[in-house]
Amino acid sequence: MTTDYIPSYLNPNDLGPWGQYLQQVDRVAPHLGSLSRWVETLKRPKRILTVDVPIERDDGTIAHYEGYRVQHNLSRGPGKGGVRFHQDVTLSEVMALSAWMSVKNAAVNVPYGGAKGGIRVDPATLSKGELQRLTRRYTSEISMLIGPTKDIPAPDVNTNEQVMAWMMDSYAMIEGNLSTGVVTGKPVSLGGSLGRREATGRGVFVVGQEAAARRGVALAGARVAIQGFGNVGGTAATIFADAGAKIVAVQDHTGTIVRDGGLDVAQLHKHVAEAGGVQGFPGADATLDRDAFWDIESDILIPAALERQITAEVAARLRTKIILEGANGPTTPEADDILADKDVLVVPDVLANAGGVTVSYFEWVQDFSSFFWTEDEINARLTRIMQSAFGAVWDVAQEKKVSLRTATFIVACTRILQAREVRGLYP
Ligand SMILES: NC(=O)C1=CN([C@@H]2O[C@H](COP(=O)(O)OP(=O)(O)OC[C@H]3O[C@@H](n4cnc5c(N)ncnc54)[C@H](OP(=O)(O)O)[C@@H]3O)[C@@H](O)[C@H]2O)C=CC1
Ligand SMILES: O=C(O)CCC(=O)C(=O)O
Repeated sequence: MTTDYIPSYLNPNDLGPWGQYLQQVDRVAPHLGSLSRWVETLKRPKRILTVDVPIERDDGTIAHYEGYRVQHNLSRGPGKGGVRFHQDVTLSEVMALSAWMSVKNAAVNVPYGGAKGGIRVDPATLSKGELQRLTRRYTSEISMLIGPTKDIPAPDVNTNEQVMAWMMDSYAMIEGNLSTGVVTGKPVSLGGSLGRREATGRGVFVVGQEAAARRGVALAGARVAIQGFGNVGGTAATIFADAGAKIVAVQDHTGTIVRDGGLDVAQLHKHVAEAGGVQGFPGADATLDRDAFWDIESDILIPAALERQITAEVAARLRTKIILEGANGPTTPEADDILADKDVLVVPDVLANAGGVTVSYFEWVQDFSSFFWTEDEINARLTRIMQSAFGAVWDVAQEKKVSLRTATFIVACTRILQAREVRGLYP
């Protein structure tokens, strides 16, 4: 890595996902022309808040959890990005996720900066009441940073519409007004948007159509393998299957299932709702070892779980044509290079999974105007934005002979740094 700046609060020997992001910035810097004098801005999060989140457990004991909200860059608008509840959340991870939000929001040109939050907790170990108390306490602890024109959280791994409803209500209690625009991804009955739940998976499908057309892959009959069967992976599976693709493999933390002729996705959703995971699905041909997932031959691979799944070792083994990054940060920079050598087309996270924040933007706009669009209107607008963002990135990639990831960073970082430059530095 060529970057000079290592934050004193991270382990210099293992920067984790933040190091992965810094390497991506280093690749874009030579393409930024006169704006490159501002590039250091992208390597320093604007604001980091670490909070202690204490709750009373159901058994009367007090438990403490570590929470974060990071605002990476606010040059183009208020902070925007999800909140993750996961036992492996770290500051490095939340920093990287917040930076990827800055890039993503600029790539699809929604008027936001980048932010992200998280709590280091395994929510499966909490009762519903404990989860609600944790969410409310966390919201209270970060309430000085968030707000409809300051920073707008949304769902991410292990958070959902219910968690957003609790966040909105806690913030409303502190502010003394309704403030629907403080979070997105809310239930539709509380000012949420039609289509938000499916938006990220739908966006993955739209860029998948664009990528497949350019690679000469027909979606009807295409072999699709998906890691993660939550909001993003589960929705993508449904939409790809509806388009005639065969979902030949799905992996979650409970197991890896395969069916050469294509899994019945509707039945799989029912099974996961009842059993809590894909393991034991009766409609599968076989269950594989975790690691064997990466050896399955596919036309399209969709990582839709967590970061750093596609390492150099995995990339060398992969037999696929197109990777659509539903997850944030699933591919390491070393793996990117190997995939480029193998001529695998990688549609990066900061483009491929931007459908979620795009419909979050629609939700925020609808909340401000108290006027709500139909689901067809939402989906049509989402499709237009994703197609147009993909087209712009594709053209830059062709012109500059760079990967789609670097091209997305060029488009997005140019927008961020132009805003930074025109605003100037001094208060
Ligand atoms: N929700 C959104 O709108 C957006 C999400 N993303 C990104 O998409 C990814 C998935 O998020 P989302 O779908 O919302 O999260 P969910 O919590 O809904 O689902 C996560 C899925 O990933 C699986 N998973 C977790 N760890 C592993 C693992 N080690 N191996 C295999 N599978 C695993 C989970 O399995 P299990 O249930 O068995 O633990 C679950 O199926 C994340 O990277 C997130 O940041 C990006 C943009 C927007
Ligand atoms: O919908 C949003 O505001 C953000 C979603 C998110 O966290 C992401 O795109 O990674």
